[in-house]
Amino acid sequence: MKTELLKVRDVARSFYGVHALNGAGFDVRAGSITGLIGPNGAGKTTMFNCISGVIPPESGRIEFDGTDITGWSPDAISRRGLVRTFQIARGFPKLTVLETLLLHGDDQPGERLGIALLRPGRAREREQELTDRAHDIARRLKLDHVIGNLSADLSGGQKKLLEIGRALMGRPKLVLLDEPVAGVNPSLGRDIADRIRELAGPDLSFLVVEHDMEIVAQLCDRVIVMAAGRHLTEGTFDEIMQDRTVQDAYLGRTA
Ligand SMILES: Nc1ncnc2c1ncn2[C@@H]1O[C@H](COP(=O)(O)OP(=O)(O)OP(=O)(O)O)[C@@H](O)[C@H]1O
Repeated sequence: MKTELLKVRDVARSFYGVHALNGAGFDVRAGSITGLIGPNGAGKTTMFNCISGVIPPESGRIEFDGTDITGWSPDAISRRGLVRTFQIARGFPKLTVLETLLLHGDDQPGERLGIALLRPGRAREREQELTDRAHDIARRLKLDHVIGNLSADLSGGQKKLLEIGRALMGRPKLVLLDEPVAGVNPSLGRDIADRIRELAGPDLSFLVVEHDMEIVAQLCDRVIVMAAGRHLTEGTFDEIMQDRTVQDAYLGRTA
């Protein structure tokens, strides 16, 4: 059975008269790795910003896991199980890989301090759970051998994986990946794509904005194409590559 984890309907958002999103909508199925592609300026980043709560849409509806999350704050959305990574991995403070992961393990800001003051025994259990989760995520991302290293000293590809690791610490159901292989060499890009494929499963889905079409082909079960702020078409990678409207959109020709 195909169940929709994310439903985006008629979302609109403009900036100073430019219609970045102009009634865009699509579904993301639970258990999938779905690509979101389109030429420059199609509205992909704005769509990620609207879904993750960074920018509220002017109109339309975004439903995640059966709940209307339209206009919710990024914190509220991530607590519900929808998180995002950023294209340019945000600066890592002077922390090790393990510490960086642990920093993103709290469900609520201040949660650990509250538990530590009220229930010290529970606080130790919680620390252990988080540490176990961080080690598990590091192992799955093949970062376990550098878990004690400073995050700032990691290679470009390892930093990209750590950015995904940070997102996973909150036990999300859906991760929005913003150009997960941008800036790394093709072989490392394929490795990162392999890691993402290994992570995906019935309880963890991905929506991926990526310009590298080889990676989209390797990674995505299904691909949604946006152009001029709207949903243009969708299908398997092979289907959309043969679609004339997609070729026209990339060449800047309007249908
Ligand atoms: N904060 C903003 N202020 C003004 N215009 C914006 C802003 N954000 C996006 N836009 C405009 O909205 C349109 C869609 O931009 P968006 O970044 O969402 O597209 P994109 O598909 O992610 O493009 P790219 O692939 O180049 O990253 C573009 O015309 C862009 O210039």
